[in-house]
Amino acid sequence: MTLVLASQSPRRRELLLQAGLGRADFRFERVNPDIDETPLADETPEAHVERLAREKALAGLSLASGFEQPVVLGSDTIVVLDGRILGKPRDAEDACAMLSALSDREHLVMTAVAISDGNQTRSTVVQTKVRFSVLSEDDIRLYVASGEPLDKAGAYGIQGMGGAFVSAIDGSYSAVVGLPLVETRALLQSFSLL
Ligand SMILES: Cc1cn([C@H]2C[C@H](O)[C@@H](COP(=O)(O)OP(=O)(O)OP(=O)(O)O)O2)c(=O)[nH]c1=O
Repeated sequence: MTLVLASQSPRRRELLLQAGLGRADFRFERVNPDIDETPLADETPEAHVERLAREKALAGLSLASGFEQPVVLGSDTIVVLDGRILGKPRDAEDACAMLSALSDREHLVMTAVAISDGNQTRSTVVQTKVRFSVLSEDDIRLYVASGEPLDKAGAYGIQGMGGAFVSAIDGSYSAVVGLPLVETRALLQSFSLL
């Protein structure tokens, strides 16, 4: 079997390697970047993030036919504030609006991980509570100018400068960064990949 990571996120790759979850025949493949990440009508945030992780795993499977017995992992992360999904910001202005909404509030980070071997797809959603300190307009402007928020759900990275805005976290740190390691390990074990 070959484990294929269907992700363009360097963070997911690093998290897998850091946790020693790869094997000697571990390969990386890129998922089809054309996946439409628009929520469906009436879709809950939890159902949305799980659907996207499963779609990424299945899109990755179609790219992985060159590998021996591919098993593909896809993942998706969203920030949820008052039931509203905050994905990756469209631009700097959108990033500023997201950060100002998150200031002095608690939000949920939902990360789904899905693994598929073509016969079955198994997935799970991990929810983590994150509390932000008060951010001034200057804090937000300088942070957005650093570029760090632009490719991240909710417009921040807890593993980077954004970590200085987080006053409390209740749940999985690795899930906030993009891949819940305990749950990923359990899914890999269920496919006999560990
Ligand atoms: C909240 C938060 C998100 N993020 C990142 C994780 C995800 O990479 C990103 C959310 O976008 P995703 O669409 O989940 O992932 P991606 O487009 O980066 O990668 P791929 O679909 O190819 O796997 O936000 C952080 O790095 N730190 C954080 O604190």
